Amino acid sequence: MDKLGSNPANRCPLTPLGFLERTATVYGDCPSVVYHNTVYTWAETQRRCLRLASGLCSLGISRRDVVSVLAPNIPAMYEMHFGVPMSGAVLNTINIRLDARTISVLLRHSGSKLVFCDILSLPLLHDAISLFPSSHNPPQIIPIEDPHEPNTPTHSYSLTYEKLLEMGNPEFKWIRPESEWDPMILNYTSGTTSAPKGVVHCHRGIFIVTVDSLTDWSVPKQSVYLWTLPMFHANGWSFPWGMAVMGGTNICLRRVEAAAVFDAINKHKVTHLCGAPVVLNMLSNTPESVRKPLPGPVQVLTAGAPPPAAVLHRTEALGFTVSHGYGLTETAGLTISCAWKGQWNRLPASERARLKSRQGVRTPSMATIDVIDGTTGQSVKRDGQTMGEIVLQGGCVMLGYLKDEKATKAAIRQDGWFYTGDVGVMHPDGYVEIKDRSKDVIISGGENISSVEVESILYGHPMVNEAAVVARPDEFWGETPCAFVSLKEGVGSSKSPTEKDIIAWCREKMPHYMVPKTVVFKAELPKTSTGKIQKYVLRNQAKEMGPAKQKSRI
Ligand SMILES: Nc1ncnc2c1ncn2[C@@H]1O[C@H](COP(=O)(O)OP(=O)(O)OP(=O)(O)O)[C@@H](O)[C@H]1O
Repeated sequence: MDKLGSNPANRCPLTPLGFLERTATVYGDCPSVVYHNTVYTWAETQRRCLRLASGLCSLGISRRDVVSVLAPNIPAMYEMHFGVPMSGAVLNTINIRLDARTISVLLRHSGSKLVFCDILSLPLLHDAISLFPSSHNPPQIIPIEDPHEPNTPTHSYSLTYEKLLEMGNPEFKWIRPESEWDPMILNYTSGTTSAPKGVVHCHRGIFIVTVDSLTDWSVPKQSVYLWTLPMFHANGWSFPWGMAVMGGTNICLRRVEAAAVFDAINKHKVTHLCGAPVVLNMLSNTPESVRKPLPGPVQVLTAGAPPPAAVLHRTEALGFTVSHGYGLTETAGLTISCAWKGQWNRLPASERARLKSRQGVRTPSMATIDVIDGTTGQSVKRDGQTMGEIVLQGGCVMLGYLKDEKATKAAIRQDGWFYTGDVGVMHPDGYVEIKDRSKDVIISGGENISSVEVESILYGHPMVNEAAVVARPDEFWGETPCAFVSLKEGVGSSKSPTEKDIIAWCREKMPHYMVPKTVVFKAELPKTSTGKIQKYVLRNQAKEMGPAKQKSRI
């Protein structure tokens, strides 16, 4: 036994890039990517990705160079997930909703050599590049034209994405990683709590998270997958590679709007889609006149922010089957998921939604997860109440933050854990539930209040569209919960709930120390470019209101 181990036949680096070749063999004549009336087959997608890799090499791109892409969910964006790393380069997807200043910072920080840019984002990219200091060489720009978009801006670039593909060789021998630890992906975090950080993942990590996510969500072969989650957000939680494994069909959508989503589900008989809770909220609040009945079972995977039980309940009431997972850019996709048990289906709908809003247990390939006390480093009690930090260990944890050793050391510590910065509890049945991000916990009179818990009660109010709860300074309690609320469309001013009504709703349903002492109504809550509510903006607004006075005593 002692002499057995790795050998030349089993030592091949794990990489998701090989999925494409296999799928082109099995499903070569089946649809791979659909966008309006453009339909590619898996054989065509493989050739297009090889042409892209070969074209990049002919432009001088080599191993470990960073190649960026600024594009929505269009076919080229899908192809980048294979074609760019097949040239040996590291793929860096950039969020198209960022502002020019942030894009400029990310491009300079990543040292990007080349940027593929959707034709509609070209003016934004030009603004970003104009902010480069003269000492910094700008990356080469290659526009991606879109024949399906009317009124696109004109440009003077002679080399476009399609021309590069024409130049490329469809028989190209793609550049395999020398080691499975070779970098493959550079993703920036959403910037919800601080400036975005550059997360680097290797081929091995992406392989693991892809196979893990397919298994955990039980995705069958030849599923029809609607792209409602941006591929620029943590590579669409690994499903660009996942759909290739299963020979699925990728339905691309440039804009995620309720009518377009319901139309696409019907037209293409969609079976699967992913989205942050904000997308579920949009679907479940769509007026009946716009909604269409589902043509068959549709599986929805939600993650990225805590899904309030009321939103899960409303989405399932439309016929969707919702699964809930948790992950971070740092883990390349989902690492915790609310594994569902058959016997729970017999419970009342509201109880099912409450159980489903828990984040859950580790996905199969994660080594271990825990909730630990920040000072002792010991596991917290499994009582569903004692809060601690969620920590993880597993093969898809990032290599580290690009050019940021200090932040890498703070996140990946000597004790072997990756520290998520999320505060949660461990329930007696071994399921984890997030209570807050550590920066969002409200400390009132020495009690920790989970803003997520208060928000989930607010979402249950029939007239509340969105809710976020933050700390407001308080002369007596130190901090008290301050709720920012937007109301559903069509709620007339006569019917609109008042601050008093909202407070009364909360007082019926939660301990009084958790009840918001201030309620602010807003037409819309501020969001990050990935659709997460920007609590730090609201926290600043609550701070500017000044300390709540004596009346805030309970
Ligand atoms: N199912 C979920 N329930 C609750 N929160 C979730 C869930 N899934 C993800 N999250 C939150 O999203 C975070 C990961 O988000 P992401 O990697 O997009 O960047 P970010 O943390 O929002 O940005 P930044 O680190 O720059 O502030 C997690 O740490 C967690 O707070």
